[in-house]
Amino acid sequence: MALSLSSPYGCHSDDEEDLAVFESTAAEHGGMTRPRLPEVSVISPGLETRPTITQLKVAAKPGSSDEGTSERVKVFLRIRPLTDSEKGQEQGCVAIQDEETLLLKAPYESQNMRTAERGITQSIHKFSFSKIFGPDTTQQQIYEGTMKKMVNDVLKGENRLLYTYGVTNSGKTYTIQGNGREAGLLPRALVSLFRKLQGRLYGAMDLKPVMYQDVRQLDNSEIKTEEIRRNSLLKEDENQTSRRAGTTTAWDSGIGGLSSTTHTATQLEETDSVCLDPDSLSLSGGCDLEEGVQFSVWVSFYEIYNEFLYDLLDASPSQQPRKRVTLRLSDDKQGNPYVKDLTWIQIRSAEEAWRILKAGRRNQSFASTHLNHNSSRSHSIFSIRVLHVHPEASTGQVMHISELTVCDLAGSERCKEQRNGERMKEANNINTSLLTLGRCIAALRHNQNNKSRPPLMVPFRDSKLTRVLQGFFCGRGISCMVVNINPCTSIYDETLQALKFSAIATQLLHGPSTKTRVAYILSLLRDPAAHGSESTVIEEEEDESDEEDGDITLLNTESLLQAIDILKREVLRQREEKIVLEANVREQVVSEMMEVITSMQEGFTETLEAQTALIEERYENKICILQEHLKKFYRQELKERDEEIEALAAALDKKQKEDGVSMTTPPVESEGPRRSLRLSFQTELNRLRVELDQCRAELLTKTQDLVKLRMKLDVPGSAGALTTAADRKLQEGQRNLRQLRLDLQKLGVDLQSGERACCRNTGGERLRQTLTAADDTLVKQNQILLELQNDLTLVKADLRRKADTLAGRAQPPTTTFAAPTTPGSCKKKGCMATTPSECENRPPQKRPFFQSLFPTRTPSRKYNAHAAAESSLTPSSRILRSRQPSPPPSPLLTPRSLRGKY
Ligand SMILES: Nc1ncnc2c1ncn2[C@@H]1O[C@H](COP(=O)(O)OP(=O)(O)OP(=O)(O)O)[C@@H](O)[C@H]1O
Repeated sequence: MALSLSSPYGCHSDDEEDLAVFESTAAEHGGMTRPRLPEVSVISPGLETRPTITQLKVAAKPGSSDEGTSERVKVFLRIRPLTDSEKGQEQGCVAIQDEETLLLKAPYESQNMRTAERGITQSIHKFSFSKIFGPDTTQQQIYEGTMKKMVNDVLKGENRLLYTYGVTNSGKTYTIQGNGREAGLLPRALVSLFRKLQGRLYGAMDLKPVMYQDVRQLDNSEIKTEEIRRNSLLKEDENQTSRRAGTTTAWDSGIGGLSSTTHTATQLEETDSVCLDPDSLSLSGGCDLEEGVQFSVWVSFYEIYNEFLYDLLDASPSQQPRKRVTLRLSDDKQGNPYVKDLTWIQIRSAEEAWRILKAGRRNQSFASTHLNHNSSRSHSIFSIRVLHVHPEASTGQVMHISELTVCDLAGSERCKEQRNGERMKEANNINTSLLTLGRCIAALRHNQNNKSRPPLMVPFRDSKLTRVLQGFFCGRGISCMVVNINPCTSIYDETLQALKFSAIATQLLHGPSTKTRVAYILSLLRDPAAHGSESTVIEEEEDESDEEDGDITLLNTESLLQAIDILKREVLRQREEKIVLEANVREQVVSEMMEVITSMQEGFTETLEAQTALIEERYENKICILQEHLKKFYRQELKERDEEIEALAAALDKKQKEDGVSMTTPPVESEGPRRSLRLSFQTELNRLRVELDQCRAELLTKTQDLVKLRMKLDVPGSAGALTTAADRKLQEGQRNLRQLRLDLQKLGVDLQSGERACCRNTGGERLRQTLTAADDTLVKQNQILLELQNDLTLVKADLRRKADTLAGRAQPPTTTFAAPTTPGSCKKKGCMATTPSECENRPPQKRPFFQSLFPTRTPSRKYNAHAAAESSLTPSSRILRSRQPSPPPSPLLTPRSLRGKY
């Protein structure tokens, strides 16, 4: 699990301007079309205009246009000399061009060179810094270039932060603490501070800094406790110094009860022996302190180890390892973060401060890594709080608090190079917190450069380190960074990444200072009406900040309350403005979204239509192909059938011919019953055919009669309405007649087929089937005939009624009393004298023509009772019966039973 150091700021890849700050490695993809990279990646000032080649700005030059209203964060570079063991490993990969410009040349074995050879990145990089301190720089020179001014600022009431950043073993701790006579920045700052405060120290211990930047008045018992704690720490240092023969104290890391803290006597010996003699430190220069003010100095020392906070001054040391108490981070009422229950010790001299620091260092987490046998595995934070006290007040009034914080960050390194699990975990946590620091800086820079755009959220809360330092990045004070590098070629890639990280920090502007805020409040008080109407007020006031260089604590309560009121109103106004703005933005977003949705909908519709057309076309083609295939198939099939039929027909002809020949020959004895059966069928069929012809002839006659009758009944004009129903009935009758005719034809066909069946000498089963079909047809016909008969009866009744109506119309009124006519005359003319009931009860003697269709159904025919019984049988049944050797024994014999015999 190798966590690379390469992208501590990588989370803001969407920020275009941020990208400009880094090397353009991400943007330079592609193969043949990839533009040729410049040979050198220049990392230099260039916020105002986008450079043609990738540039990384490390610091604004003094006196540049940026300096003025807001100052850039200062980033210094310190290159440490190579140790004896490292000699010869430099290969000139780090070259100082001038005191602000550094040139890095990738050594042959580095990863950077490999990527450069593939054309992805450059092998030479140029960085600019506020100031570069080379390997020969003394601690004094670096102090004067970095920390000296900060000490003065703190005494003037400002807050300052100095932190070191770099790869492990690059000289961060050395820069801050130093060794031997080469005291680091912190001891020098302490010495300088107390030298400036000579005669101005507030000796009492009754005022103690608490929380974020508050002060608490201590009572006597608390003062006593504070005294004891302070003395014990100082005494502990004395004891440790006397025991410094090489013994070490192991402290539990708090994680899993295992000790991860290793104290190396050598290291402490070196730092212990830092010379704090003011003269030897050659600290010169005074500071104009506020008149009548005394200063109380307090220090705290804690570390962030594996994302846990440990108080390094919370010590009642013992020889036994014990579990360390973790500290919590809290927010005060204003939301400012502070370390809860952190130990603050009042100090009265640089010597005391140094001893406290040493005592704290013994609790710090060190370990031996492959690069540094005494590597800091935690971020250590040493804070000096200066209380500006007004001693004239009876209990002492704190007018102001200022702070100098020095943070020695743990060294970044490649996790994969850690062979120990605990070291790996430490490295991971170190890298994560440094990564968060990089993201915070990048977000801050983005927000500063894109004021018109919605601000990015700065992820201060993502790590403990960024949370405790948050105030220095948000206007509570000014921060400065010292980047330490080791010119050794073996860690070139890590060094390059560390320098890239520092490049983004230099793009930062300092947050608005407290002075600006005071000026702003004063402006509110001076002209409250003007405020809020114009958004430029703040900017104007910022310009005038020099004139308004005052302290907010000087204002009286009334003025402050008034300012608060104005600010509240301003907050409300701005909130309303924001709401309106939000509403507008939402509206715009919605309308744009609607447009997008509509265009998407249209697009989808078009796509759908196109797809539908495509699918239809495809399926049509498929259908055509299928049709073609089917046609081909059926054509082939029909052809085969035709051939088959032809073959059968030929075979049939041949057979018939043979049969014809055989018929001329005398019948064979064995064929006797079959031949007689065929003959009886033939006879019956002939008879049926004759009957059929008769039926047809009669049907024709009746149809003609019907037509005539209809013509007679056809009355003009108003009588037409009366005959409509009769017409309809007649039409129905005709339809039924047509159906009957069809049925008869079908019957004829059936009979023929029956005949053929007989002739072809087919099997009994086939004959039976044909007969069954004929039976069914005849049953149906019977039904149809019955229906027709009924219809005809109704038609007749209608006709009679019509005739009566016509007669009634034709007769004069006097005929009402006319003598009754003969039934025959009535029948012919449709006489009124004959009542409908009479007609129905006594129908005319003319035989209904449908009854004459089938003689078996006509009672007037000369059929006997046997024939009447036979009439209920179907023709096929009759045929079958006729084949019986004797007459049927009973009329109850059904065709089915007869058929069963065959
Ligand atoms: N400017 C310098 N002059 C001489 N020696 C130096 C200088 N800078 C660093 N060293 C030496 O280099 C070694 C490593 O330095 P130091 O422990 O300060 O590194 P570091 O960056 O703090 O490492 P880590 O992050 O692992 O704690 C020490 O032995 C130190 O004395």
